[in-house]
Amino acid sequence: MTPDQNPEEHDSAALARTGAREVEHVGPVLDGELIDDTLPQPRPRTAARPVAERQRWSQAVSRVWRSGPMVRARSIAAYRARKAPADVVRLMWFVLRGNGRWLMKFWSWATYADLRADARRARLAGDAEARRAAQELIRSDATARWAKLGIALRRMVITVRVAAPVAALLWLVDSVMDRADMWPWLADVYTGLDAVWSALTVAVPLMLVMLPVAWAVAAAFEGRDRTPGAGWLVRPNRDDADSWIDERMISKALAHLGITPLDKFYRDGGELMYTVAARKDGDGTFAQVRLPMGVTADMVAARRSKLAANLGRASLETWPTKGDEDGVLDLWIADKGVLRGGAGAWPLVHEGQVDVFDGVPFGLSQRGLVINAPLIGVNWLIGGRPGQGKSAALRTLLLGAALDPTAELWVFVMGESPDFEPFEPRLSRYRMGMDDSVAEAATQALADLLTEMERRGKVLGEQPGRPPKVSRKLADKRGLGLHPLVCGIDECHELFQHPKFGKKAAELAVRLIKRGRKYGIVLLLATQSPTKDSIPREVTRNVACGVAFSVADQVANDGLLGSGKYAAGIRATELRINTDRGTCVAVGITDETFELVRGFYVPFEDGADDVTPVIARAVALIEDAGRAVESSALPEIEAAPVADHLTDIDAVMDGERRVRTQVILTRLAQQVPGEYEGWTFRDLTAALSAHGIAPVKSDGNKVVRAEDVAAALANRERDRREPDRDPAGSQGVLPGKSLNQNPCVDQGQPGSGTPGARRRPTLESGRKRDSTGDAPGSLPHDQDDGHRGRDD
Ligand SMILES: Nc1ncnc2c1ncn2[C@@H]1O[C@H](COP(=O)(O)OP(=O)(O)OP(=O)(O)O)[C@@H](O)[C@H]1O
Repeated sequence: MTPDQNPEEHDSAALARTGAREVEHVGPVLDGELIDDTLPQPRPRTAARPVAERQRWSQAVSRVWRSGPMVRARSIAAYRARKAPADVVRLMWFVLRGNGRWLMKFWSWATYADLRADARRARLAGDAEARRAAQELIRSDATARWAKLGIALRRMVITVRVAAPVAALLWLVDSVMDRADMWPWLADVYTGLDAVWSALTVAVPLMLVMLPVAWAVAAAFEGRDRTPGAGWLVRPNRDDADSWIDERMISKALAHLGITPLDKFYRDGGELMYTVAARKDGDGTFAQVRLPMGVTADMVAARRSKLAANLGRASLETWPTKGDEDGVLDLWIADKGVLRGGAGAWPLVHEGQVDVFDGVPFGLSQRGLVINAPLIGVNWLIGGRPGQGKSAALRTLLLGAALDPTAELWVFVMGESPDFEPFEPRLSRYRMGMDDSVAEAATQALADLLTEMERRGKVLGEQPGRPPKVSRKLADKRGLGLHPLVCGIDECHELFQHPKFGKKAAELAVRLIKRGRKYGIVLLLATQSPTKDSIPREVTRNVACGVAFSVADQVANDGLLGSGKYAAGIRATELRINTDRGTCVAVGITDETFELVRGFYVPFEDGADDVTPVIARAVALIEDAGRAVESSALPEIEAAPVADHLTDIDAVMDGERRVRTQVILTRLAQQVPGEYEGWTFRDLTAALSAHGIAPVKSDGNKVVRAEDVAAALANRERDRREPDRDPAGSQGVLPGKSLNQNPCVDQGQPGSGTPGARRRPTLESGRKRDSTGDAPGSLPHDQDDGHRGRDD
């Protein structure tokens, strides 16, 4: 409205705009609202219900549409539609063959072909009696057949002779008489005849049309393949892109592997025995086959790619593995393409809490089930080629552990990588980098874990009923300090190959992995390089959970998953680099022999960061529980001492030049039973090899030479005194030192350990063999103090 316009003018202008006419109102003024139905009206509320109902219906329909049986039915229907032209040709061939078979049958019947064949066989066999009997049968059969024909003809003639005059008479009466003038019964006869005639006029043309169809169907049935049933209609075919798997297809695939005893078995008409018939198993099909004589599951596993090709699958989708026996093949074949899809979002990414005693969601198994990976009571070794998902997998496990407010987490990254940076607020120890101080901190962490393990052993032993291991109940008793303690080391090969700390770290890790399980202490190791040089053999042998992302060869495969796994068909070598990123082969994480896991991925790259919010939630969980981030470095935790194997071995050699390994083991067990009881030759050689010593043969016995031990002690001492010098290995062999020179082992090290942790007194110092301290091979008594000084 313009300022100079009065309201009345404005109203009439508005009326003119909407096209309404100005009218003068008479009568009562009613209060109401003008509704202009040319303008958009609000939807009536009642419409919401049908929409919701429609949505419900469409959801139900889409659920049914995507259900397993429906998918199978759709797949069959689509497959049959594609095959329709071939099916039509096949049916026509059946019709032709059916007619041919009928002709053959008629010919055999007409010519007594079977009886003639009998007579011929009897003649060839020289059986005159049988021949005569067959010929007699032909003759009598022929006589009977002609007689039957004669009788039938005669009956026909009689029928025609009787029926023809009756028909003629009826026609005559009908043509000369009107129905109304007939006797009622005669009129009824004619009405009945009329009805029969009308039925015939409809039925006969119909039959004339139907007869050829019925003939064709009957002929097709006669000419069908004689294999039972109409299974061919729903039988899978390798050429079909959506094909599923059944026993017939597996047998056919196995028949073309080129395994000689298997080929012979098939040639001799053998049929494979399926101890478990092909059945749907998660996102694939599982079958178990008892292989014939001379064939092992390993032989089939060795031809995996051929088997995959025969089944119309990718190698990665085909998993032939050894069953309970060598002669039993477990075969799992993935549905086409399912492994290409990732596992989806981590179930705990937005909400949820974890009890590490129940495990952590890790990924989807080949069966499409969520794997709750165990953490307590196991250690993990994760490996694979660079960039395939090791750190992401380690992160998932640690994220899970972080969501348990009782868990304490330590992380060491032996390289410059921000992969675990967001974890920092939730970590009790975190070091990342390439420098020596990180390796030292990680080694110290392993030593502290051992200390903690021994303390926990003592605490457990003092509990009523002496529980064998840490349980959730015990872990919840805060005063005991038995909470879960998870230590992750990424790129751990850098630590184990570290020139200065590598040997020590390896030795500590081995001991921890062997004995830490019961005490709620978990070691998670990730590496690019799972060779015997980069990861101690005892580590690969003793970890319970092995995870292999795409690896290059059998050595790496078996290094991560355990020896013999490659031969048994459990192969991460089949995982394609980059294409199968995030997918791994894992052993020990479920009761299955192996799992093909599509790992959950919690993004932390390229600006996407779902890790930080999870850690914020984890910290909030701890605060909500009225706790603080757990730390085993609490002052009240009194550390148990850590054994120094080299010094102990040196001590039990008692100054002898060479001592048999068996004698060393006996002496160690006698003198420090808590540490050495149960030690085997392998433990001893592992402890020695960590210092570059190998037992040698002398008079047919394995012995340890005192000079080797002394050299190793001297070497170690030098390493400690001159931390920046080049590794001993690059400096050649040290000149041998006499034991009398008495190297000051482990003396006066700078303190860097956990408060409260202290070294176990060495054997030598504990035994105080010689008060003067100068007996051959004896060690200074003050070394214990030296260690305490270092660690305190
Ligand atoms: N489970 C997964 N699902 C999908 N993508 C993944 C998954 N795991 C890893 N990736 C992808 O692979 C990339 C590399 O992952 P990650 O850093 O964990 O590999 P890595 O093996 O630790 O590599 P490196 O050896 O170089 O440290 C990630 O940035 C991510 O894009």
